[in-house]
Amino acid sequence: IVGGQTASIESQPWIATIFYSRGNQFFCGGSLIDPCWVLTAAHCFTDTDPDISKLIIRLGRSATNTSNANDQEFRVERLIIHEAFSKQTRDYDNDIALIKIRSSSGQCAKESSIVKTICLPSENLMLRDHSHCEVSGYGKQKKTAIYYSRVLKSTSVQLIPQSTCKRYYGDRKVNENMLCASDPEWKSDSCSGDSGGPLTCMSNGRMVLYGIVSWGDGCAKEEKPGVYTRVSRYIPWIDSNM
Ligand SMILES: NC(=[NH2+])c1ccc2[nH]c(-c3ccc[nH]c3=O)nc2c1
Repeated sequence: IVGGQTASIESQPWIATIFYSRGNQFFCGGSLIDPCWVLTAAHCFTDTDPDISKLIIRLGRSATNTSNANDQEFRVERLIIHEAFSKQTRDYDNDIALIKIRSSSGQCAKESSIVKTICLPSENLMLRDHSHCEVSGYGKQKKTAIYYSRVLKSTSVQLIPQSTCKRYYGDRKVNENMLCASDPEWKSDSCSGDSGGPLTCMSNGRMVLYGIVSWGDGCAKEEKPGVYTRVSRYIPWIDSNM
């Protein structure tokens, strides 16, 4: 996250961290949508063959490099990458994946003050342009940074009109499966390492998972907003795969 502020895990209890077990390397965020299921981005798994035995999912962490007595650790029982996500075209369409988690004793997540699920939006929910939403993660604090933040951060961003986003990126790259959000001053944004993590917005008095951090040209770059997977388009896909 560029800009914004450090966040307590209590403020984002649904955020998940995904690590390679070799080297205990953090590489993507996610969101707990059910005690046994984490929703994340498909592009998190393109670089390597998704050998799920090499993945570790952790919940309840305020920093990726420090464990605490109450954080929870899981293996991946199943990884479901959207069948229409394509590595080749690299157009990030359908950038969504489901992870079924399972602890060494076969358990799913235990809800607590630092581990909670986030509500999914209703199918085809469309929030108004310029609505304020929040994006969080452990990713880079500057595009040029060498390392990820490690500490959890969050920042407020505004939803921007689809037509405006298409104008910024060119019609080809932004489609109806995506939504765009940015800081009107271009000072804060999600960034690499935040991928897969949550963009949450208030809808009818509830926080809902409206977007998944997907891509962007640079980070907090003028006229280059963050692009997020539009979760409300995938409710049937999520329901049929859980
Ligand atoms: N501007 C944004 N909101 C944004 C969000 C996610 C990103 N992920 C990346 C990225 C760049 C290079 C390698 N892997 C990445 O996830 N850049 C990103 C930029």
